[in-house]
Amino acid sequence: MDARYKTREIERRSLDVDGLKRSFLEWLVYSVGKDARAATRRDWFHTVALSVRDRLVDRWMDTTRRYYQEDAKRVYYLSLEFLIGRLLTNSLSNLGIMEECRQALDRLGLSMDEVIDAEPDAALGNGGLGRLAACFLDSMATQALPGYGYGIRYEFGLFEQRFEHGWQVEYPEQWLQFGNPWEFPRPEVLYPVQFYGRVEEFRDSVGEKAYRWVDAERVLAMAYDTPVVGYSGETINTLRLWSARATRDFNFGHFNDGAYMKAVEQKVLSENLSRVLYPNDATETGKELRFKQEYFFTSASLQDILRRFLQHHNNFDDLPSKAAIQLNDTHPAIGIAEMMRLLVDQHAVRWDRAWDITRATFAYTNHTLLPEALEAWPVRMVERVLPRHMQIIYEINARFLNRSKARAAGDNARLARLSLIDERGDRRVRMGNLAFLGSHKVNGVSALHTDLMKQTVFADFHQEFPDRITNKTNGITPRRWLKQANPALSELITSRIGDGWIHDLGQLTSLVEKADDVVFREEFRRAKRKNKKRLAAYIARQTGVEVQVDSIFDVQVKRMHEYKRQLLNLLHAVALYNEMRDNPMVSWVPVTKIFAGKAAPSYHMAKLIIKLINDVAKVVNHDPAVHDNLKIVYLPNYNVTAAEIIMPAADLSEQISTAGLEASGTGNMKLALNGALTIGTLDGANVEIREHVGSDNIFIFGLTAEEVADLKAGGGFNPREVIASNPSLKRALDMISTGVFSPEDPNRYHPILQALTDGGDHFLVTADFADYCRAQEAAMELYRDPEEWTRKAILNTANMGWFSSDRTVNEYAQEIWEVKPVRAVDDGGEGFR
Ligand SMILES: [N-]=[N+]=N[C@]1([C@H](N)O)O[C@H](CO)[C@@H](O)[C@H](O)[C@H]1O
Repeated sequence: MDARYKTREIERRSLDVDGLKRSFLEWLVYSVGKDARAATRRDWFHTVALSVRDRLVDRWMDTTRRYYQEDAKRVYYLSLEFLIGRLLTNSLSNLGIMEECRQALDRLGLSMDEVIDAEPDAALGNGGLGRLAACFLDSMATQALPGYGYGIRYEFGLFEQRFEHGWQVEYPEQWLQFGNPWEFPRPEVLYPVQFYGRVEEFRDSVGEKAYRWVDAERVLAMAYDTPVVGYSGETINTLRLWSARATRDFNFGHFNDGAYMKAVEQKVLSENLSRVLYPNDATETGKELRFKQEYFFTSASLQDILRRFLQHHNNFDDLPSKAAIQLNDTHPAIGIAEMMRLLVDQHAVRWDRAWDITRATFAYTNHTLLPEALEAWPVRMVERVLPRHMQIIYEINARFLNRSKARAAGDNARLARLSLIDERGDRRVRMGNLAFLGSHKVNGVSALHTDLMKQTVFADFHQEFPDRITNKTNGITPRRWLKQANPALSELITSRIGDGWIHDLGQLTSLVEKADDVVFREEFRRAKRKNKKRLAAYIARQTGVEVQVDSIFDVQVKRMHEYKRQLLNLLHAVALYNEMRDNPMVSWVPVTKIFAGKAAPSYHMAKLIIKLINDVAKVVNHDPAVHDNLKIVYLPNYNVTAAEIIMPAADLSEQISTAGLEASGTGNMKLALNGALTIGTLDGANVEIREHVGSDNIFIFGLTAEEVADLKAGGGFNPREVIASNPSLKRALDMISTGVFSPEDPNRYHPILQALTDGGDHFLVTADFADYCRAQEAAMELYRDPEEWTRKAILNTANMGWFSSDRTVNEYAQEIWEVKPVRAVDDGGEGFR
């Protein structure tokens, strides 16, 4: 370390209470510009965040320097979504100064919880895919892997959800309104990104055909860097988010002509590229602006990656050994064509060599098999927006189909399926096929999902490239989802097995024997109860509904989507409601059904199901006949911070998707890790959760993925027959269809009933209803025996270690990225805590 900087550093890096307190006051006065008496909670949040930043910047620089010194191979995680949530608690906890900060604020007469609550969520994602990316960043830093995240710095994140008369209403989410203390603007890191224009062919210096992209419109991508603090703070990686800038902020010509709006038009249009996150989860938008967003961040990221590589290398054959680029779904798949353009057009690399380099550098993760989620952009639009890329895609396709012709042996249908171009209707570019072809490894996100990928969407490609598909079952970071979200349980665990579990979650298996320890069970219950009290208070604040802490907290929190079958859960609630009213003398297990999750604004069926849940809740929650034994609540604006309150408090975790449709799920892992028992289908990662926690400690029901496929293939399924043969289901549906829950609009739910009957019940809600009720009854019955329930809950927590995202990223690192940790040399001094 350069001695000139030593003194200033020591001053700033004090991690003790006094140093922190001094730092808070300094930042408040000199940066926030407020007197302590006048400061708002938000001012204090900015002050604390800036003070924490001081204590990580030098390690951040150490980390980056280390990577350069070691010329380390880096991982670049390209994702259109990073669902980060808040960063204050995470940074303090990973730096190990949570307590010191609490004391420092205490001495200033401030509540740490209030300061933490002043931070807005960075809601730069829709759901599982975006949160997975954030968990991976935490794990790569904690595992000292040189991992960079690349994405978009949306001005508006995922919308804020409010309920008006039980209907979802969306409001803009302005997370940057008061500034973001965690980001470092990098105005010098600026890349041009082109759109439209045309391609000119010419002969290069050796007379070879070459192409240049001309008359294109340009926008600039400017970088904003956010430090990613690994646990213990040894490694601090970088998340680089791009913001769109106009090449010219102001057109004086238009201004002088009095065309004032036109003068700034280009600026506004350019900046639209990073204006807002598209709010669709597992469904594609098909919008041109979305396609341009995908190219915008991908091009800027690849230009930045090549710039960093060329700083120390001049032979592109070395790129695959110095950079591993992971495509988080097909959203950055245009990157395959972009890398070819950069290598061939800008760096004159021969096609075949460029293709080998590209394929060896890229890998692709598929996150869903839902047909409506597989991106396929109209050829006409791609040709217009990215004319050179369309040429390159045609070239890639031609060479591939020539290669596959022999194997296809005249099977043109197969060649048509393999083609990057879907020739049916308005011709489309299949981004999944492009991503598959341009990658050396392709992975699914759970064992079942990966198998289904080989049997369905990528069956032909799997035959062409039998070694390319591999499984990487998702994971979650135990730092945010246990240590930070559930301090009560964390402290109990650490009191028994030490704190090694925080970065080695497998150590939780030492708790297995504790399941038979009555004292430990009591303490485990006490921790759960503390979390349930906190959630009950949160529910009262958010919805006005008072829930019983002793009731079973039956939780379904995830994006609203028909395949996730919140409707099945709701129909069970109505059936239970009827049973309770029919049998008032029975000593019922009190149940609190907790729903939360946003619907994509244009997904009308999902929004109708939200309204139905709220309508049913209104009736049930005010019906004295059930004596408060059943409460239904729908928490508004589900996000990362809400999840951190809900996950530790759940007793029962609803993972009830139609088997074969939920690629993995990650909420299922967070809930089980925090001691909830899962009720679910054999879908996604539920299958592996059962393998790890034991089939006695989970409630499985319903058709398997194979049975679903057979039922659909057989075509004999008739939901009306199923309904007619199940009185409690029929009664529940009749109540909904006759307006019992919507007297002011009895036909309101006709579309739902229609979909379940004449619509063929695509998601098999009626088919699984009876078995689901059986599983629910088994759960309720077990809940009557707190000792046995707690024993199973402990066995869930104890056996969830494998679902740490540390395990997942290490598997990627070994098998896909081929990168090694680059650890700091502990200088024994104040290198790191
Ligand atoms: N898009 N997408 N896919 C999902 C989620 N909706 O974000 O990715 C998640 C992360 O891989 C999966 O857990 C989940 O099953 C899958 O549906």
